[in-house]
Amino acid sequence: MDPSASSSSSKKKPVAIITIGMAGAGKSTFVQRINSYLHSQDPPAPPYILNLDPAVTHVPFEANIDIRDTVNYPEVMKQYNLGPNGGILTALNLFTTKFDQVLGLVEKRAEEVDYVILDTPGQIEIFTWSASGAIITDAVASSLPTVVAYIIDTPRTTAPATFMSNMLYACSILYKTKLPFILVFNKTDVQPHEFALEWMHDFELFQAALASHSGTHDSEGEPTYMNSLMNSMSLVLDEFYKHLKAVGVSSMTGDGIKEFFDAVEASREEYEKEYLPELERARAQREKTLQAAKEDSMNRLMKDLEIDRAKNPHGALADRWDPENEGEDEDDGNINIVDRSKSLVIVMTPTPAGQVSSVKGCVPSLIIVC
Ligand SMILES: Nc1nc2c(ncn2[C@@H]2O[C@H](COP(=O)(O)OP(=O)(O)OP(=O)(O)O)[C@@H](O)[C@H]2O)c(=O)[nH]1
Repeated sequence: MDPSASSSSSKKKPVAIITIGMAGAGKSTFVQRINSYLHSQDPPAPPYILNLDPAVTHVPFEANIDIRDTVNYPEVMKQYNLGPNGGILTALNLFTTKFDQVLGLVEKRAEEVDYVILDTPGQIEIFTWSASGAIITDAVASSLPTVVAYIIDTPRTTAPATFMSNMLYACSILYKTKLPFILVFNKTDVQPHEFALEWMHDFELFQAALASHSGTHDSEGEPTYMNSLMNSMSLVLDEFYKHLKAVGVSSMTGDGIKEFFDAVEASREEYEKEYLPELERARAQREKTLQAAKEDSMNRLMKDLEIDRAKNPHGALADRWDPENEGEDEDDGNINIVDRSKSLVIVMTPTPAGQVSSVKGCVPSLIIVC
């Protein structure tokens, strides 16, 4: 399907594409490729792009929102005494505390764009166990139809063990986010991806590849522990593969990008049919629980007040709301994230080491006028 087709009078919501993948899999190159594909449509459909990698030195596309404008990554490493990986994770955690502002900006542009694309750091653990990954995916998915594009370095996945390890990561992200999921076998100009599709559709083929791979049998010809483990895992993953769409692309040549967008459109339907009703059910349940908790604490408060007033009628007279004092205590030390193309960007850096436990420990340290 032509991606620009969605720019009709009854404008559909844009689809958010969250690219996730191991370091070097080609996420940024892929984002640039889909960006240029969308620009080349008739009429051009430029996407809204977010760069969430604080450590990247060069991005091949022009990001509308760039985490590097907000969080000073080298400073975070220094202040928290962290290495590169911990620094990226902490920088993203800091940024996540302002993600409501990011979403506000994205929502403002929702009428004008068909796609919102997120490029993420190669630290895949962000999406398997860190809080910020879950906050980002949940926040985006509660506002827009969302799909995860899991980018795989195909030439580096030809060994059955590496393939399996990559699939396990993908599996844990799928079950954590529960979002429509596309496996994007990248770099097909170097290594076609058909072998991977065969392994996914027929686990016996995968087991045969595993058996013929060196190092899978011990000196007595018995399968090694790893071999047996992977054999069993391939049966488990068989179920997981049924929930996936897989496409082969070359971010270098542009091959397969149209098929990728076909998969994105199919994922939009999946989001609307499966994810959205589940999200609304969870929201309604949360609302109900919250309301019940509020009523319960209000009842208890009223009871306590009645007892207090009965015991201390003089104190009760002084217990009155004074409109004159309203708003005096408000602490509005806001740090704003803004669209790069619009005006002002404020950079957050932590206050001296040891004093920071949340974003309140951050102070605006640099103002850039774009
Ligand atoms: N041949 C070929 N090379 C590619 C392709 N896509 C990306 N590359 C190369 O793979 C390398 C890594 O690409 P990046 O886009 O930086 O990968 P990344 O996943 O964003 O990396 P991190 O930011 O470290 O997570 C670069 O040298 C790219 O030129 C492709 O489709 N074909």
